[in-house]
Amino acid sequence: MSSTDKAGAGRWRWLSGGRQRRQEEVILMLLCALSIPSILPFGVYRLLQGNWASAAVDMALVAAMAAVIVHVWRTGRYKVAGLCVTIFYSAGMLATVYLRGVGLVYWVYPTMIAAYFVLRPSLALGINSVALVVLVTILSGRVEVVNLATIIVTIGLVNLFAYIFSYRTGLQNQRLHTASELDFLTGVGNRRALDRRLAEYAQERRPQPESCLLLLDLDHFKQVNDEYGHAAGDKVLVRLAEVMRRHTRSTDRIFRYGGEEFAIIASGAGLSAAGSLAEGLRAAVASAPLLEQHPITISIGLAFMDKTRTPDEWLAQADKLLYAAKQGGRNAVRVAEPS
Ligand SMILES: Nc1nc2c(ncn2[C@@H]2O[C@H](COP(=O)(O)OP(=O)(O)OP(=O)(O)O)[C@@H](O)[C@H]2O)c(=O)[nH]1
Repeated sequence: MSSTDKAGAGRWRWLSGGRQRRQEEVILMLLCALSIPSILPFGVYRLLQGNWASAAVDMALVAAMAAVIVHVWRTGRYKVAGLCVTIFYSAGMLATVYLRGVGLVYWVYPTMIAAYFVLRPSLALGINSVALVVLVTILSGRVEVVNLATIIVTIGLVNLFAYIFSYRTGLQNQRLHTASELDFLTGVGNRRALDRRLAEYAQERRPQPESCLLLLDLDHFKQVNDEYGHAAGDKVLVRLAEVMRRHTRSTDRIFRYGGEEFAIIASGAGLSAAGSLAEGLRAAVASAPLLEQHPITISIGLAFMDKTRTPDEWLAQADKLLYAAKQGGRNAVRVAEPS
């Protein structure tokens, strides 16, 4: 289940160690933390019995789980750790059945379900399928055929149900995430989506194509609302979003910043290319019939998304230039000076 949503992080604050953690981190640490008291008593029991091989498997699993908790706690990295935990679990479970026989096959079920908590469903299913093949190889000849068939069918069903549940939950999370970042009126990204995208761009360490931020504002929009009504104003906003979609490239991202203000991230465009884009957009809006018998224009402020500055500074600069475009008479574009 691979949602990256941080919602609900507040609920886990007591587990966070002072930082905001993703749900995946918390689930992985909880899974490992719960495994330790579940496995440790058996390890101790087998040690006391002098059953060294089984005890070694149990103790190795406990040590691995403790190491994963420390690693995730300190680094916040959970993807490779989740894969390792699943492989440790599967290997430990197979070794236990190999050493102690079919009586320990009950461990297979929780182990396989756990995989769906920490990995994406297809990966969990893949690893569990390999584990099932190994398990059948271990057990064939050691249990009756009908018992082996029962084990295969029940493990298959458990995996099928867990896969469907995990896949469906992932899909729902994705839909919710998408819906939470859309502006319901115009269908473009909302302010939350803009903030996330800007933060991602600012934090990305790998080289990225140079990009610009455009802030657009409808001119004298209050007048449109006052004269033609709010519904007509809404229609203008929807049509403006359509014009923006038509006059931007597929790599550009459009957002509604608030009210009658929009933002565009022009990806792979320097100041000059983004300036041409802004000018083309301004002209397209001025000539488009956004509202019958009433000319509609926009003003645009354009800032370069310079990595030495923060998203707030990009927004502030674009906003300042937008204000300058308004002050200069509207229906205009103001581009930042190249630094
Ligand atoms: N129809 C409609 N109007 C909105 C929406 N959000 C904000 N507005 C209106 O947008 C108008 C913004 O007015 P102002 O901030 O005075 O700006 P303006 O009239 O466009 O003037 P300038 O920006 O200076 O050119 C207000 O009348 C708001 O009610 C919306 O979702 N739908």
